[in-house]
Amino acid sequence: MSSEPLYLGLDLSTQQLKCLAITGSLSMTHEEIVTFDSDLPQYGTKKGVHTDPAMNEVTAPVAMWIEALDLVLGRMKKAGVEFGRVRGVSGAGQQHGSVFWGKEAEGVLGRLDAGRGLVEQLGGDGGVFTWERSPNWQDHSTQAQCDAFEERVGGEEVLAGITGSKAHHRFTGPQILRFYQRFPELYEKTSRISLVSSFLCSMFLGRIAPVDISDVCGMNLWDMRSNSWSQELLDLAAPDLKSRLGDVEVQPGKHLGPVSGYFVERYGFNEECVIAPFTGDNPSTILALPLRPLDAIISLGTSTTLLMATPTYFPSPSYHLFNHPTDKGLYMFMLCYCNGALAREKIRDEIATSTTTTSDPWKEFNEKALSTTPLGKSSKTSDAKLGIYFPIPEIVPNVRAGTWRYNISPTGELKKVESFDSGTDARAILESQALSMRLRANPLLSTSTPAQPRRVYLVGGASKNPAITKVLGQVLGGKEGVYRLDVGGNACALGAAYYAAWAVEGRKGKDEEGFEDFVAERWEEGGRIVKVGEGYEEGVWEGYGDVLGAFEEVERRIGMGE
Ligand SMILES: Nc1ncnc2c1ncn2[C@@H]1O[C@H](COP(=O)(O)OP(=O)(O)O)[C@@H](O)[C@H]1O
Ligand SMILES: O=C(CO)[C@@H](O)[C@H](O)COP(=O)(O)O
Repeated sequence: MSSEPLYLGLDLSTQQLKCLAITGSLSMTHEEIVTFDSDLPQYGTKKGVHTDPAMNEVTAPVAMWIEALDLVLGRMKKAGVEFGRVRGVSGAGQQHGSVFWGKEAEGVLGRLDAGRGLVEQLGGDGGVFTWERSPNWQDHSTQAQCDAFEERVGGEEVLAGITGSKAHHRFTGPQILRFYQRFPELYEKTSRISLVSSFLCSMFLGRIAPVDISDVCGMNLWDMRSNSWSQELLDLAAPDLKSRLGDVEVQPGKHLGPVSGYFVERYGFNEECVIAPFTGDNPSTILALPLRPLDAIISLGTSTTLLMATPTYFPSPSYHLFNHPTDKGLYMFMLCYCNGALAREKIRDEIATSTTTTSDPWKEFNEKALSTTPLGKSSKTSDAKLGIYFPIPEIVPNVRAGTWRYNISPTGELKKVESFDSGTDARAILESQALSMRLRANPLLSTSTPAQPRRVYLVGGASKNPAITKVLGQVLGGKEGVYRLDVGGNACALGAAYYAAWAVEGRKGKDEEGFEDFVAERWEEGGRIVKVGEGYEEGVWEGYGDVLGAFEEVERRIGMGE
């Protein structure tokens, strides 16, 4: 039996809770997944959430996440993970969501009975939450609150300068303001508020964990310039909010404390196992790869995000800047789309003609998308077909739900059309998602000539899809090509496990190693990433560049209500 130390990484994302174990040499040994809809059907979620379209509201039940934690650890144990070897745990949570703890929560967390499940002791009637729901990042119910945030400081540019982002519906500050306005009596009873990441960390710690230095940037409450709470924005959101939010852990990799006795007794964790900070799922994803300047990660989870690391703080209302989770001199650049996976699935199902069930539900969609001429090839000679598909209201740009199809003539005139053939729909949804990323990442990419990423790395559920891979490479380019993380594990949970390993092994004694050096020493490309596309295709990339202006104009018209 091996005594080699293990590190756990968790990812509490929209549809699943994932947990994996790695060794100190960063090799994965186990992975288990709990899928909320199918494994915990009693909560009645669809794709991990409850939706109230009339209110534009999207929430998730907190008790479901708690039950999922015991379930995933039980599965790890059954699969043979020796928790006694685990020296460090870190994790990640879907960003922006908040959890509202009542006054008795801290006490209950500190004396959990290992003979009973977590949900029995924390959730349900008589549980420790003042609100049993967590607002989800897909929620769009806070327009009035977003307006209040921007008005308070003098507009979206100013707010982006202070917090790294303009006001967004899903950001925790506007969400807390709405919670306070709707349920003032529940707010009064709330003693602490966690993010999803610090909530999950609290479970392992047995007390309420501090918020992480990167994930805190998804709240519209953190002043990036002084790296402290913005008192003005806290005061706007709700009374006495600072004490409810608690501390922010500004020291990356800090040992927050030993694992709670519950996990020692119930699962056999080592008493000395260290809990490191848990961050947001996007910041955690950038830890799964040794990112170089001009590398872009596209995370194809439920949301679609484009992530890059940059040393420069150059805020804009068009994108997000977050503190880097481990490197004090760096920022994470992010674009986040909510019409990602679910919008692609919707078009896939709408264009399906085949009634036979295949093992690959994407087969027909992919064949159609790949056999249709790229818009970037046709734009000079015939009408290029541009389609925008937002089954739910979008974040980037902030517009209502709808579908829009246009023909763009070679001279750039736009003509709205009612329908496309199914192959064009399949290709157009992938192209418009990629064009939007190209347009908005341009300020970062244009520091190189031509304005392309060095490498495009794909991670997340859809990263194995060849049509998505192909189109992203054609539109965005990628001087060294398009790669997929190929370690079998989920990138976000993997980034968290690397963080745990670094927090324990890389930060021993006086000679503390930076996270990047720690990973680079142990990380070899072979067997970890696989090249899945060439990226830049001469002529095609330029063709997509030619329609960027028309794409921007279409977005402007949609924003005006067309
Ligand atoms: N072969 C595929 N092609 C396209 N999309 C896929 C494929 N396999 C999975 N997906 C998408 O991946 C999504 C889930 O990705 P995942 O990274 O697990 O999400 P999350 O972390 O948000 O729970 C699903 O909604 C599904 O649409
Ligand atoms: O809102 C954002 C980022 O701002 C989303 O990216 C969430 O963090 C959810 O992520 P997934 O469940 O899709 O991974």
